[in-house]
Amino acid sequence: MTLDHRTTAHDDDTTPQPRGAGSTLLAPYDSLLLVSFGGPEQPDDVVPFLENVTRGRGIPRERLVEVGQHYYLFGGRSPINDQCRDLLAALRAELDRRGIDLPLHWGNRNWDPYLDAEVQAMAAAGHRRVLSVLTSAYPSYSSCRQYRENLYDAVQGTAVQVDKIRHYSDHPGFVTASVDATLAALDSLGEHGDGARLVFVTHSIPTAMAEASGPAPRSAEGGYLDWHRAVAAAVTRQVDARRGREHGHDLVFCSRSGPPNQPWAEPDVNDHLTALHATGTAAVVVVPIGFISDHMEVIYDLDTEASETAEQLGLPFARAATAGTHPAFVSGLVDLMLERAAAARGEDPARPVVDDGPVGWYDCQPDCCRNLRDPGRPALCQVGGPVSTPSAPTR
Ligand SMILES: CC1=C(CCC(=O)O)c2cc3nc(cc4[nH]c(cc5[nH]c(cc1n2)c(C)c5CCC(=O)O)c(CCC(=O)O)c4C)C(CCC(=O)O)=C3C
Ligand SMILES: [Fe+2]
Repeated sequence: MTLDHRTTAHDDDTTPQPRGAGSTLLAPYDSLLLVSFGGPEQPDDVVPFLENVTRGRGIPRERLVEVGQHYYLFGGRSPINDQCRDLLAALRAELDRRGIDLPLHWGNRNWDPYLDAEVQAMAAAGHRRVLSVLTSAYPSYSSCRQYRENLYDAVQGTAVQVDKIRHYSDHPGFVTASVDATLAALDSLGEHGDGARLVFVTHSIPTAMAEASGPAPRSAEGGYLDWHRAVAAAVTRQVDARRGREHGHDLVFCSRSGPPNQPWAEPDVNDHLTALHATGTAAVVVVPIGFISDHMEVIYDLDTEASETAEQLGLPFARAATAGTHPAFVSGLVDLMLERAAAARGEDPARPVVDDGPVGWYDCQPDCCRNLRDPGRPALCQVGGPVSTPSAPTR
């Protein structure tokens, strides 16, 4: 899917540069690609979508039936594709505002428009140097390497080269969006806001995957959790400063799947709300920092399930918005594109992060976010090129 820049309006409050004036800003790239997860758009899509997601991944049948119900509860339609369309339109407007007229494409891992078809179409249109943005901000196999493997598969038989922007969860744009959303959610709690605890939530992943995430040397918990803890602390610090008080905070998890005997990152958000209530917490703001928009995990696991848990407990609850198309997030993504392009030209651009947090890398180390099932599977955006992962899995 391509968005034509000529169909998108400019912002009113800024002076657009003349067409083409900024076109060289993203050199050497000739095109942009948003890479996302995909989701069903009607009831008949649900089962084939789930089959795409879970092929060869050992998810129990009962879990699939249960997750299918989450989708049917929302008419068999995930919000994720519409959110990608909104993000594409917002990115197009911001690129236009800066005079950048590179074509912007979109491809998904698990549903139409599929990544493979989109990359083939880009190759046919003559694109060779593609800069990609993943709709996932953090390092881990599921949130980074798996997409890079999909990109490797997608470029086969073409001359297309793909780079990506660095991981962006602690970029000022993403953090500003989370801070604004958290402040608004606290305000929505009225008198309960001051006593509210900030409960940051992300997608649970198997602990073995978490521990293998990020480049070596790794902390015991691994880069996926480290990066989330850095974002949670940074958002809390800014929220506290703005409100002139200290809100306690935690990092918890949603959307566990996999067999029960396989350890996944814990605690679960519902268990955690129960524990907080038992120890006297007066109210909670749930902040889904693990997702850039309101995916099914957000509207089901948080807005439906966790909010019901809170209601049963009598615990005042508000859910902070995801970054979505927050202007700071959108312009931050364009800044990250400009930064990546400068680096590709051999320049040494500034790489801003909040609070001295971890700085993302452009090309992953071969052993970063290892594929524990198929360690030899090639991936793009990797130091040394698309080569096999050398080290065998440790478990
Ligand atoms: C880290 C992470 C992200 C965040 C990074 C990113 O955004 O990529 C993410 C995103 C998403 N996950 C999604 C959906 C699903 N994920 C599943 C299964 C799994 N996710 C995992 C991890 C992640 N997933 C893992 C380790 C599994 C187990 C199977 C496996 O090892 O691969 C399953 C199978 C059923 C189930 O068990 O839930 C479904 C349906 C959707 C679409 C939502 C919508 O439709 O709005 C989105 C954005
Ligand atoms: Fe998932």
